Amino acid sequence: MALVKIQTENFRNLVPAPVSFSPSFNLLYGANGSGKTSVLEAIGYLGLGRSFRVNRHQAVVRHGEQRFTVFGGLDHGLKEDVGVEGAGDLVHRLGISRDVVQKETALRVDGEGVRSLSALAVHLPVSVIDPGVFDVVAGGPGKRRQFLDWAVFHVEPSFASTWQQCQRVTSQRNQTLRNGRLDESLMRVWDQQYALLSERINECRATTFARFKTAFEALVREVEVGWTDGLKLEFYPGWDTTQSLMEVLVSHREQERKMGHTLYGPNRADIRLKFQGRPVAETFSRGQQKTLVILMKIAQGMVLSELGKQVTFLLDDINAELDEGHRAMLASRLQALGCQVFITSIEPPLVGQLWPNGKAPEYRLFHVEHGKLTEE
Ligand SMILES: Nc1ncnc2c1ncn2[C@@H]1O[C@H](COP(=O)(O)OP(=O)(O)OP(=O)(O)O)[C@@H](O)[C@H]1O
Repeated sequence: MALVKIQTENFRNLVPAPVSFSPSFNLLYGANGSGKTSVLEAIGYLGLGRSFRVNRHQAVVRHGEQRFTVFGGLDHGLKEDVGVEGAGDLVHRLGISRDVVQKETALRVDGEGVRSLSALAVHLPVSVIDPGVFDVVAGGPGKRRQFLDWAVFHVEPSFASTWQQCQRVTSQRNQTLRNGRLDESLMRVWDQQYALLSERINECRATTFARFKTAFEALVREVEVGWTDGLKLEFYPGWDTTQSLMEVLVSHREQERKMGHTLYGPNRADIRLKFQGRPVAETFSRGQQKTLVILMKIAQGMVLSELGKQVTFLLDDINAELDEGHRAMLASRLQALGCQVFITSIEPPLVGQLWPNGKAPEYRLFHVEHGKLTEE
């Protein structure tokens, strides 16, 4: 499926404009501060339920307003089995609205209110490539967990609810750990529930990671970047799995009690990236790290595409981060995968640079000015 319509109210500087997006490539250009990133950010809200550039909803509501809304319309996208008649019909309507004073979020799918964010996000797998994405390699484990869990969420339907249950149990377990006199029998109850949910999360992550790794290795063989020999990607579940998590928890009781929170389990998981035995973040040049992240993102797209899901990629400001060759590689791979893609640039995009082989896909070009999107 692809996002073909969007409507916003009180979202940053965006001005409502009736445009239709392509299920393939959308090229947005406009001066600094015109609103390009805000358009991508609004799209991101429908697929992620949050901004990909700031942590607080308050930042995106138009200055002086209390509530913002984003509506999106999805059609069948590039699915081959949909004839011309089917294409163009909206198959899902998504909406997210946030009152930043009352701190209330309202979510809608096809006109019905839904409670969980996953009910909204499941329809629009949105993957962002912006200057912040390089933290997947350079940043801490949390960035890599977020990277992996995005795919796990779209691959394993049970993941989101298991994750939520596990977070609740973790918080209760932490409270018990912080109690002055530790109630060992109560701890055992939390341990059991926590270990059970953690093992389930681990299974979902390990299965998705295996798919991802296969896709990544196939991709690396094709693109033939010189430095991938000796590169190792390994999933670390968050505890030493030569023991059961239950055993690990019991044997580290004193350590966890001193720290006052859970130290082992899925909240400590990571994707370990090593080159010739050393962490990539310490070994690779900045350029190599960027290429690695781009390849990892494409590999994720491959995993979802194998499952028949069309990913919507948001490429913000990639001209500043990637050279011409990498941009062209990214564009042609995403085209081959049948992804929907939004690309921003300050200058009118040079289509011939993105597809130097002359095989540009169907695309739509938009100019952004003072928050208004106009198709050219
Ligand atoms: N909450 C808000 N309310 C109103 N306007 C806002 C709000 N937040 C940001 N703006 C303004 O919206 C404009 C759009 O910003 P945005 O980051 O989307 O621009 P951009 O086209 O991506 O710019 P650049 O090319 O510099 O990255 C900016 O001029 C900014 O000052």
